[in-house]
Amino acid sequence: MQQAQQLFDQLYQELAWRQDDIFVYGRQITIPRLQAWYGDNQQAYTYSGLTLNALPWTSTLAQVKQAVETYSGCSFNSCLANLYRDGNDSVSWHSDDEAELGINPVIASVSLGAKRDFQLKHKEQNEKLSVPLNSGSLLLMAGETQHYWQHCIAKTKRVKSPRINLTFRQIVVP
Ligand SMILES: O=C(O)CCC(=O)C(=O)O
Ligand SMILES: [Fe+2]
Repeated sequence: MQQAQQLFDQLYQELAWRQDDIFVYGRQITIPRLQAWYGDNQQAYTYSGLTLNALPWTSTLAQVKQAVETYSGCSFNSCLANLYRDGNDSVSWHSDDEAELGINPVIASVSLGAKRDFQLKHKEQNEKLSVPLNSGSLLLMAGETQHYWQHCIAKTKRVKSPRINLTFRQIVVP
């Protein structure tokens, strides 16, 4: 998809990618991907002892946000961007259940670049799903998804090229 490739190139250049460390059980861990946090009003977003202050929307991000809002019928005031440089980069099992996202958050996830598998596992039942996220795809998580399911992007030796993921969110607790 040509438009997706163009978007990938723009965001790769334009976003303020950073390599951060987080603290998990008192241990310092380098996050295995690059990230950037954008949103309205310099909102702060905290997880695992790391606080990111939102940067103002770039014009490209603002355009994607508009398209995602039109498509989903939901509005978003922030976006966590992830850059997986290759198959070595990953995000481990988690739910997007931070208090600032509210009870049943809608999270809109745009994927660009390398195809990666988005895995889901139920917290109580022995149920697992794998959704291939192609370049240009939009995945919506809504309702009680975060209560019952965890998700991850596992490391893989097969992927040698980068992927950008944009997760649009609505921060409700300041
Ligand atoms: O890269 C993805 O598709 C998932 C990212 C994610 O789960 C997150 O940023 O919370
Ligand atoms: Fe997530």
